[in-house]
Amino acid sequence: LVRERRQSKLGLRLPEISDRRTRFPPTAPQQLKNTTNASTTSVADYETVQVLGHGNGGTVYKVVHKKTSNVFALKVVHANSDPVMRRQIFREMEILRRTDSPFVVKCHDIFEKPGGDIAILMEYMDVGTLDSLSKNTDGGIFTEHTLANVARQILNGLNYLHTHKIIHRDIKPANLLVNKNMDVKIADFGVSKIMYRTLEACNSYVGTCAYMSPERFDPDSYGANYNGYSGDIWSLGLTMLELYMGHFPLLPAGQKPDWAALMCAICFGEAPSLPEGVSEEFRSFIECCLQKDSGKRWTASQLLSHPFCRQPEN
Ligand SMILES: Nc1ncnc2c1ncn2[C@@H]1O[C@H](COP(=O)(O)OP(=O)(O)OP(=O)(O)O)[C@@H](O)[C@H]1O
Repeated sequence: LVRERRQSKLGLRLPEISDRRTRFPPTAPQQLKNTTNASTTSVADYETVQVLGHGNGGTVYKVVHKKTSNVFALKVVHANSDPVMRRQIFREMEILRRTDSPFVVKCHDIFEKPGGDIAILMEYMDVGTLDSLSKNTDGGIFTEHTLANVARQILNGLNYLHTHKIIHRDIKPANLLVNKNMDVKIADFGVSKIMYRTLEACNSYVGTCAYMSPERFDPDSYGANYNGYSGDIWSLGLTMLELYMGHFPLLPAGQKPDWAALMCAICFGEAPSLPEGVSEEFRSFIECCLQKDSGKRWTASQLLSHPFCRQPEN
């Protein structure tokens, strides 16, 4: 089950996952009350418009605030059904409550129900994820110029998170939300970690294994003093490459990403070859992100000064 979860969002979902996934009828949010702040709002103040998507532990709805007609996304998780889900949603709630950045999806409210359901009211990102955008447009919109804008925004988000000692641990196209202005925001903090102590060890084996850095498979060989921040940079590099190439870059297009193939490709494989015609700036940016030795990888703040990110926005 753990392996199946890690391999989700590769476009190769194992069929049983959707069968096991808890589904919430569109009426479910109506039962929830806000128990987290002094306001008297409840989920009953919002009308469900449509289902936006399903995660492993719940469902995300598009909702409209009845009085103001403002649109939001409402993520509802049945948190008492599974201790793992419960831990994930509480971690996500804690991080969303702490963060306030234009590059991280904004949480407006959290509603809890004594029975265990939790609903997180978030800003609505009307285009969806970078993964769905890439698939719906056949990857064609991701020119280097667009990718530089995307990379800059994700790096600003990562720089914010890392400065606040938060490691995301699951950066991938399916966890990056987009709106019609091409604003890109980091979402889904279910496996993220807050580093309370500077030298705290970081459990390396969480998140989606396809986007995991070499040191997360093998900390001894690739990451002395592994602390996790640089793992997010590896995942960003792979995400950029995937958007540019239109398929997961470490395996031939169409190859089933089983764990052994991924581990070999990530730890022992050559760096993926970029197509002819790629600019030196983009090639160098990818190299700075995909250094196998985590100590040689650039930080988010360094990458923001990389020539690839410093090209003019328009
Ligand atoms: N704020 C939002 N605005 C618009 N759509 C959203 C928003 N948040 C989530 N979605 C949509 O809902 C889907 C499910 O999101 P959710 O965070 O529950 O799960 P996930 O990231 O897909 O999976 P998991 O949490 O299991 O890793 C997303 O893939 C996205 O399409």
